[in-house]
Amino acid sequence: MSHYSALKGYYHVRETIGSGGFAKVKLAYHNLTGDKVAIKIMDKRQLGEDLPRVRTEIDAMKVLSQQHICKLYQVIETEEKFFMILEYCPGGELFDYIVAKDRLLEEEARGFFRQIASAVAYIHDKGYAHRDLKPENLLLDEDQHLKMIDFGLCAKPQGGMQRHLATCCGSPAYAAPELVAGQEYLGSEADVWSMGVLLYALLCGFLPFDDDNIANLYKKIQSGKYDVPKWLTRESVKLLDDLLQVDPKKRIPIKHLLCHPWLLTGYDVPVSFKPKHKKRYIDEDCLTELSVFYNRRREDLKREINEWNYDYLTATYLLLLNRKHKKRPIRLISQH
Ligand SMILES: COc1cc(O)cc(Nc2ccc(C(=O)Nc3ccccc3)c(OCCC[NH3+])c2)c1
Repeated sequence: MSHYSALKGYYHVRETIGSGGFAKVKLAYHNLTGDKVAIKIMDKRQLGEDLPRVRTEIDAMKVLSQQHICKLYQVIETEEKFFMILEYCPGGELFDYIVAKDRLLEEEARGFFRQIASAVAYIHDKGYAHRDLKPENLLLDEDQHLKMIDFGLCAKPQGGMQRHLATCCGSPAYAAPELVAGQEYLGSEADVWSMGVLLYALLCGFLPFDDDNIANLYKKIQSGKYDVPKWLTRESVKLLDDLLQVDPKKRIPIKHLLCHPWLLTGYDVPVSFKPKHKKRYIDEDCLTELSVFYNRRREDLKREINEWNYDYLTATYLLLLNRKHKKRPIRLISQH
């Protein structure tokens, strides 16, 4: 196990829990709270031309703070590496959850889809589009709540969400017809299409558009035709039809989706996308624990926390806040 000196004294790094293209994710313990975190480690040399994506994602994660988005606690950049200290999501990928159950009943699919709609509506409201929505990018935390991850392909179009994007990206099976056709597209409309593919995967256990040959896959996506298995209810089929409209202008807008009859069934309240906790407001109890531990004036600490430098103080504050929200003791462990 190579020892990441940049983390020494702050985090106790354990095993690798995930590895993808140019990144690996390790389990770690935050020393002062003892809480578990996930650390995404990227080697700058291996990143090559993907390096700007990392900065895009880090900038996005510093803005995006909501209960259904995996939280960024700290960023450490050295000569050779980036370290993103992230919220620990031990429930694994939604993808694996669907595979294990074959497919989900409508009620369970609705519970997840409401959380996905909440996260997507929030990032769109903040002027971002995810552009790579798929079950692999939705993790479950210890309370079975969904957390959206991997904003490496997200876009914040200059001039707002009404400006078109051009770069083709994301995973083909979840990509919108206008995107695979190479046309200009709105990130928000493309995300809604991907949500349709996601909902189909939740309800059916397989993909609406699938083919080993990429050209055939694109033809199927652009045709907009997919099988409707007999177990789908009429209401589910109606929602899928609203989401999987080939013409992006006919696709249901995310704000209408939040109060769609299918999403309301059994809940009777529209999906809320507002963050549960205000970021600007510094919690007094966490501030007390920090000021005693560091022996520093509350006012100084409050000002420093409000700079949101995403340094160790940000991470420690956010982890204490996490504890408060989960009604766990707000305390730091002194390191001798
Ligand atoms: C904003 O959040 C992000 C951004 C990003 O680019 C990547 C990630 N990736 C993460 C975050 C957390 C975990 C995790 O906690 N996994 C885990 C923990 C305990 C047991 C099993 C898994 C993560 O896992 C990667 C492997 C998942 N199959 C990735 C978050």
